[in-house]
Amino acid sequence: MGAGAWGTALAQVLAADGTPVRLWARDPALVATIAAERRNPVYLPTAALSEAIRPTADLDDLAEAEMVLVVTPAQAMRGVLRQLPQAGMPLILCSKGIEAGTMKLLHAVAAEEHPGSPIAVLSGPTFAHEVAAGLPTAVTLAAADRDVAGPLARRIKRPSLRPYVSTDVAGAEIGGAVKNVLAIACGVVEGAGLGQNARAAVIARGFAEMTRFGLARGARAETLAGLSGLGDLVLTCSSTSSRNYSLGVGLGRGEPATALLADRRTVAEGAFTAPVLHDAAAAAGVDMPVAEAVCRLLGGANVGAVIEALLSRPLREEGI
Ligand SMILES: NC(=O)C1=CN([C@@H]2O[C@H](COP(=O)(O)OP(=O)(O)OC[C@H]3O[C@@H](n4cnc5c(N)ncnc54)[C@H](OP(=O)(O)O)[C@@H]3O)[C@@H](O)[C@H]2O)C=CC1
Ligand SMILES: O=C(CO)COP(=O)(O)O
Repeated sequence: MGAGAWGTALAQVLAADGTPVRLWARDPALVATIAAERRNPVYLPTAALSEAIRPTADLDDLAEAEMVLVVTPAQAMRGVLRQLPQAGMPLILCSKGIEAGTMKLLHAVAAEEHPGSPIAVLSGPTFAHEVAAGLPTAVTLAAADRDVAGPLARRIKRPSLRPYVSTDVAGAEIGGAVKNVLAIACGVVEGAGLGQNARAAVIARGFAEMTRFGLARGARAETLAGLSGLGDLVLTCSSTSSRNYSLGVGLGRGEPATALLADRRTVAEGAFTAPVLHDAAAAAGVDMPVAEAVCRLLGGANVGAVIEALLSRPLREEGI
């Protein structure tokens, strides 16, 4: 569900061995193009798509699915799930974010919308174009019940896609959501020309923030230090292939957030997660200065002033 870069790449890797996959997009014109050209020219132009992928614009076509991978932008997930037939099939959530307004993690959103469905989360360091190209990738596949996660992991594993099973759903989700905000911060470091020491500092102190917040929301430390947390943080904090990082580069150069966001069709989830994270961290009594700085920049604050404020905070002991 969702034929952006990630949904298309997941369809491609799962269909590579001939497994039939329905790929749902809300835009019938894009569905027609994918069917005709065997390519997704808007979101994943480089991949020649498998014949086993059958695109559709009709959510009813998913009613018979063995499982549904949900890959819409995080803020769109509830609305789309509401339209999906209640067929009780497992839902694997692949989006990264926290719902605005409710501050709920996406597994909680899915459980409210589909109370009869087993729910799992797939998250990790996974640039879509690499997954679609069949490059080796490892992910966390988390479900509260190991008897749900284990069979799903075995069903989606492929020669190039290696899922690691976890029962820490909150941990898997929080890593993916928070790293997007931190990737923006690392992009700012590059855009503002602050150097590689600063980037390493943001990654390390950002990881401390992710851990503080995660522990406060019931995540396990080892999950945050795993593929879906630290692994994804390292990936997206060091590459312009990351949309969040690229957004940060623009912010660091002093370009206005409104213009940067208006210019892009693809989603940079960190821009939506940052304000929610700000509120959720405040509600949990957790200090997140790097995430807070990203929020201020997205709100139009001056880059130099935000960096100076970060660096002039009172000294503290290292650690979580
Ligand atoms: N790209 C990646 O490498 C990875 C992405 N993710 C996560 O996956 C999720 C999706 O990202 P990605 O595929 O890259 O995003 P893209 O920007 O590539 O595509 C977004 C997709 O979502 C659709 N969409 C937008 N708004 C809505 C809506 N309100 N209802 C239904 N569909 C909508 C778009 O359709 P339309 O064209 O009609 O607007 C498009 O198909 C995000 O949460 C992201 O963080 C996770 C891992 C890797
Ligand atoms: O989540 C991702 C890789 O794991 C993709 O990162 P971006 O959304 O920043 O491109």
